[in-house]
Amino acid sequence: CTDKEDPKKGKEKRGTSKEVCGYPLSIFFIVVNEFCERFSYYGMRAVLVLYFKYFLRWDDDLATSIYHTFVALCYLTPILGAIVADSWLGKFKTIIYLSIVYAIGQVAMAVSAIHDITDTDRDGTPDNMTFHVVLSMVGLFLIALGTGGIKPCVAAFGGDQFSDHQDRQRRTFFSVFYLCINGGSLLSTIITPILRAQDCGIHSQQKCYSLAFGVPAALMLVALVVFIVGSGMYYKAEPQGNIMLDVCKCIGFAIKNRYRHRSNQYPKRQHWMDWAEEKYDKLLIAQIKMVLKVLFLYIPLPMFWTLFDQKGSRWTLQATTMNGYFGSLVIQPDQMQTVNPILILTLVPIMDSVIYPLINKCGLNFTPLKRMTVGMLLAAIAFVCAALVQIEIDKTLPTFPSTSQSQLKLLNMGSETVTIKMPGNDPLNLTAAQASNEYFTFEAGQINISVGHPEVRNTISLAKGQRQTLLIPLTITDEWLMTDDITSKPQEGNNAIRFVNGMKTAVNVSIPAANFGLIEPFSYSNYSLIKNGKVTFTLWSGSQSCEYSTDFGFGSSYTFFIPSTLVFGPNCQESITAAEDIKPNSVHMALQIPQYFFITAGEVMFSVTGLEFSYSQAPSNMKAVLQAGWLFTVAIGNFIVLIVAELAKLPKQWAEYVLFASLLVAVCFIFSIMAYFYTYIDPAEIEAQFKKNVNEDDEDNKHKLQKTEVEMNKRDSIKCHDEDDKDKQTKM
Ligand SMILES: CC(C)C[C@H](NC(=O)[C@@H](N)CC(C)C)C(=O)O
Repeated sequence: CTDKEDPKKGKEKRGTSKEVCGYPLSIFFIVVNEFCERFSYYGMRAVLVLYFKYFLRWDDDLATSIYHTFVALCYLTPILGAIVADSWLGKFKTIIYLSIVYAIGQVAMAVSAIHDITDTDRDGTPDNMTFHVVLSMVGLFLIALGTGGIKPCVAAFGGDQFSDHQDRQRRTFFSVFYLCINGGSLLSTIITPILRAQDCGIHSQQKCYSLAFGVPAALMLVALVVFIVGSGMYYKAEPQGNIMLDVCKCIGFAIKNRYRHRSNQYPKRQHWMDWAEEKYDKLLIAQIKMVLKVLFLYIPLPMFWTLFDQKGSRWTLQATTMNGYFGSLVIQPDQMQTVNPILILTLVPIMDSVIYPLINKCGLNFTPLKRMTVGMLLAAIAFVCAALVQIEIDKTLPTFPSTSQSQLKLLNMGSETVTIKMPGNDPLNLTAAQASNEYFTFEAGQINISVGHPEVRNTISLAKGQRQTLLIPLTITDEWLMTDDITSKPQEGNNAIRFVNGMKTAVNVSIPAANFGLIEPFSYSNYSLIKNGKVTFTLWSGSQSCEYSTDFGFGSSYTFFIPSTLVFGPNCQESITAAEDIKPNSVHMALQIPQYFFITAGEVMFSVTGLEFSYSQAPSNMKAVLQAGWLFTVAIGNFIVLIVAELAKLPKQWAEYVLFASLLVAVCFIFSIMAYFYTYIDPAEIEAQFKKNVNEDDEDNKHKLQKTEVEMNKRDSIKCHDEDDKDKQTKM
């Protein structure tokens, strides 16, 4: 765990690759391959939900569940890829074959998004939706198989290119590998949404999903070609038979044999796997022990991913309740997620070249497992930050009526000031064309209201849990109208807008993105959702028009009133009044930056280290399998999000963040204890010793095997307090 090379280790070079600055040239092809592959994956993923919703016309629920199923599948298939690589084809061939499957999947997605293929009536919408659905589902399945399948192989294959003495270079490789993942994903999540927004088509123009999927498909082909070009330079470790089958059989035999010898008359053995000795090679048993030790250590790890993966869900939802104006730049809620890869690109080099060396200089032995523990704590701090931000947001949210209450707003549609008397409130003076600033809260039911002088009294019914606006007519003796207002913040940072027409003629209101329709005299429109930014409404009454412009923030709701006195023409802007029913989001999105900073710093310490740890602690014939085990913790983490959120059902979002942070701290504590008892091994050294011993004569062989075994068992069971011990074993 130090940066120094181990002089005892062999200096033999792996593969035929030239070296550049001490690094095999072959890894250049591997990191470029990873960059292109991640571009392909994240680029396609960035527009997937929109494709489901707007191209396949699925509802939100179906779109999000298919999306999450796909993502989960991408982290389950690594097991398959790893087994194929380590037991059968080897990593090189597995990467080539599965990359072809992957590229076919991406091409299938691109083709499935060409609406012209089935648009026989040329109206711009596909006529045979089944074709598009089936093709895209086949495409997604192939992509999940490909991306998941190659993922553990590419990382392990990269690690294989380094000789045993190149520990430091291999660690740097895993950092650069991680930089490429994030560089590729950052670029593609910016580019593919832009491609999607273009219009394209042969017979009719539609949003260009085929291009948004086509470019990732092209990048996957580039990834494949780059990987093949490096072919002559790679070190290709041969698979050693059906290793996974042997492992399963060996474990099964050990369990059976242990059970058969459960009586006290049989002497105990150091490790339960030693019960396989009668039938299986000692080297295989030793290798299984190495893998099991690491897999056992992985048990608490999914909790980290549980928190990490909420960036894309809960944190994005949180951003929708915040203000995204950064000066003249407007950041959309889902764009905040790009802060993660941007920070990765800056934090990985800082950690590697400043923080870790500085910690080493201070004489602290910052071992991989210690880094991972600190990474978990940083993720927990990120969630505490998220909870604090949430508390600030909650303070600015409107108080909506409880289930037994009702809230009422008043809008004076007349041209003179009126005085309104309501039970439990002081008389309220409303000037012409004005609405009350606030909603008044009452117990639901009937209340008496009197308006004007001489007073006109009316009894109105207030609905439970509702917000309503009482429209007081121009002539107060006319019928009073009650509107139903929205009772929650508009979703996704949109603004809910409606118009009330106080004129004696119908008015049509429209903007390029929405049409409020024809609003009858003394009537009102439905709400329309509008994005943030400057919007110009065009009002038409007969042949007369009026343009009304205003700026919207995020998450507000307004009722615009067109008074009876409105004069159409250039000065109409001043006559229209706006009632703010729900204030725009006021807590700034920049407040999310600390939580992104902590989760990303945590990711660098946890994930980059874990990737390298999984490689360095795996026996030579199960490198990809252990990488898959590492990725499996990501899949489990995603499932835990669903389970905990469903079971906890906390009324306040900030409390859920605190719950997740506390769970991670608890898990981190358990992990640190497990890590304390973990002894770092050098699999290559142990394997070499076993192989050497097998070649010795029988007597000697027996003796040495016993010695090695005792040595290994000691490592398993005895806690060594000396961190710098001569055998270069390092404890946490
Ligand atoms: C689970 C991770 C090891 C997956 C890794 N993701 C990242 O590096 C993220 N920082 C990328 C970001 C765009 C979400 C990956 O291999 O994709």
